[in-house]
Amino acid sequence: MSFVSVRDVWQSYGGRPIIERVNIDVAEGEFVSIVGASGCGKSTFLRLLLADEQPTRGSITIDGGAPAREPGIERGVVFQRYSVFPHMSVRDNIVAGQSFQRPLGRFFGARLRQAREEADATLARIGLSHVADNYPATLSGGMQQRLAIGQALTARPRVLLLDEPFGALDPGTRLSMHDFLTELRAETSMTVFMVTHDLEEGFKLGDRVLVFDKPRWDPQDPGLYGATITYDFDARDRGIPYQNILDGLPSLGPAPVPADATG
Ligand SMILES: Nc1ncnc2c1ncn2[C@@H]1O[C@H](COP(=O)(O)OP(=O)(O)OP(=O)(O)O)[C@@H](O)[C@H]1O
Repeated sequence: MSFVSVRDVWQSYGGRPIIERVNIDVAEGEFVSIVGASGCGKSTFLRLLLADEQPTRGSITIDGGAPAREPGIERGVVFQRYSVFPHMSVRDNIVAGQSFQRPLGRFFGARLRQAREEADATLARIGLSHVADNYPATLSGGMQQRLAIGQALTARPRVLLLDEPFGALDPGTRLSMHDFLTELRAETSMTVFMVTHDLEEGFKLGDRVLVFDKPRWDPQDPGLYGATITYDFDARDRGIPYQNILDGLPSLGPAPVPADATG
């Protein structure tokens, strides 16, 4: 049963197509990883899913509703760089996440106290209770990213959009964030779309791995055609070993080390 339906979606800027003919059905609770060469339109696709911009053509619907005209609380988003509010304490960042659900966006009095208590429960769950009164700048990168994810989850989105959420983290922190995200997933029925440059990460966390690429290519005019979904891999139980995919699609692998950088 399709929960997120993407129908013949195109997006162009200045008359140039960035993505074209994107069609996909995603079931509720699925975790979809998105990989592809740099600049092929992955973040653009996430912005369309967020309804932060409208497609040039086609439609995106969630749970059979009308296409959204702007971002709403049913869609949460986390970017690579920490998207928390620097002037608010860690606790108040979570309170702000809760207030996204309210038309006036602010809590007062008894409701504010209750929101802070709920925020403390969230902080305990994401392991940040001990820094509740600190400002985000005093936190490590991993902690800031946990806060950003905690904040996004507080509004209980039905769809969570992650744009390279762990891209700025060191390898050890990245692994602990994988465990964190896996635990959170086990607790909710959220549908997740995650853009990553790390194919192994995509296969480890995703139920599916979508590859964006340009099926049509004009060497005289590389911007003439847009990218689309060229592969849709089943990644449950890590699916096909990702190394086989890397062999077939070397452009998705790590950038080669220049010859003069090895000596
Ligand atoms: N608002 C915009 N106006 C004009 N061009 C844009 C806009 N947003 C994105 N682009 C262009 O669209 C193309 C795709 O950008 P996008 O950020 O979606 O790619 P990406 O696959 O996420 O890249 P990366 O992997 O490097 O983050 C780029 O050439 C970018 O310059």
